[in-house]
Amino acid sequence: MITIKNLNKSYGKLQVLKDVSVEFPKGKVVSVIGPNGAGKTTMSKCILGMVLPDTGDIKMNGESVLKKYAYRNLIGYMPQIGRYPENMKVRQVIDMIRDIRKNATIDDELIGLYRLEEIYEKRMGALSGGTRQKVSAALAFLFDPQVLILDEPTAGLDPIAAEILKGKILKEKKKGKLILITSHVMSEIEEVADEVLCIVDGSIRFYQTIAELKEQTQEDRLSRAVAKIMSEGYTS
Ligand SMILES: Nc1ncnc2c1ncn2[C@@H]1O[C@H](COP(=O)(O)OP(=O)(O)OP(=O)(O)O)[C@@H](O)[C@H]1O
Repeated sequence: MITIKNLNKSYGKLQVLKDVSVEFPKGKVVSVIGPNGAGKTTMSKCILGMVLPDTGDIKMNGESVLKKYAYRNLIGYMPQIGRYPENMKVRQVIDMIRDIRKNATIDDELIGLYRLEEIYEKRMGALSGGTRQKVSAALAFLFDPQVLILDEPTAGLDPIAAEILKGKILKEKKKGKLILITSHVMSEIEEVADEVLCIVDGSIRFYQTIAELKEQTQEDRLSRAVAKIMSEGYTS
C-alpha cells in the first residue's frame, strides 16, 4: 500500500534518514520504534509530504506521492503534539476541518466515545494535554482514511481514553486500513501491532512481525525480545 524506496533526508549536516526502503501492506498495524531522534517522525512526515526527501521515492497504491497533494486525503494524521489556534473553540476546530472536506465520508465515532460534544464550547488553549490529544485522535479518524499515521498517540491519554483509541485502531485495521504507529510503549505495541519497524540512527535495524521477533529471540514479551535484539546485534 505504501512503498518507500531509498529514502534519504538530511537537515544541514545531519543525515536523519539513510537509504530507507520498506513496504507497508494494507490491513496491518505497523509499529515504528527506535531511540529518540532516530528518524521515525521524519519518515512519517516524508510520507505525509510535510518534509521533502533529498532522494528516494514514496509510492502509495503504486503511484509516487512526491510533490503531489490529493493522496493526502487518504491519510489521517495524529501528530505527537497537536497545535491548534488557541482561541478557537473545540466545535469550531472540528467544523473547520469538516468544511475543508465537505464531500468526505465522516467517521465521528471517536467524537462520541470521547464525549467531545460536552466540551465543544471550550477554547483549545484551555484544554488539558490529554483532552487535546483526544481532539487530535478524533480528527485523524474523521474522514475514514485508508491510512492512519499516529505519532505516539496514547502519550498523555488516561487509561480509559487509551483503551478507546486502541479499540478504534483494531476496528479500523479489520476494515483493511494500514495504520502506522510510532510508540515507545512495548506493552501497548504488543496489544495492537502486527509488525515492528525499528529505525536506529536513520537506518532500518529490523522490520519483522511480533511473532517472528519472539520466535527469533525465544522471548515471550516484546520488550525483552527487542532489548535482546538491540543488545546482541541481531539483524534481519
Ligand atoms: N526541522 C528540523 N530541522 C533540523 N533538524 C531536525 C528537524 N526535524 C527533526 N530534526 C532532527 O532530526 C533527527 C530525527 O528527528 P525525528 O523527530 O525524526 O526523530 P524521532 O525518531 O521521531 O524521535 P522521538 O522518538 O524523540 O520522537 C533529530 O536529531 C532531530 O533533532
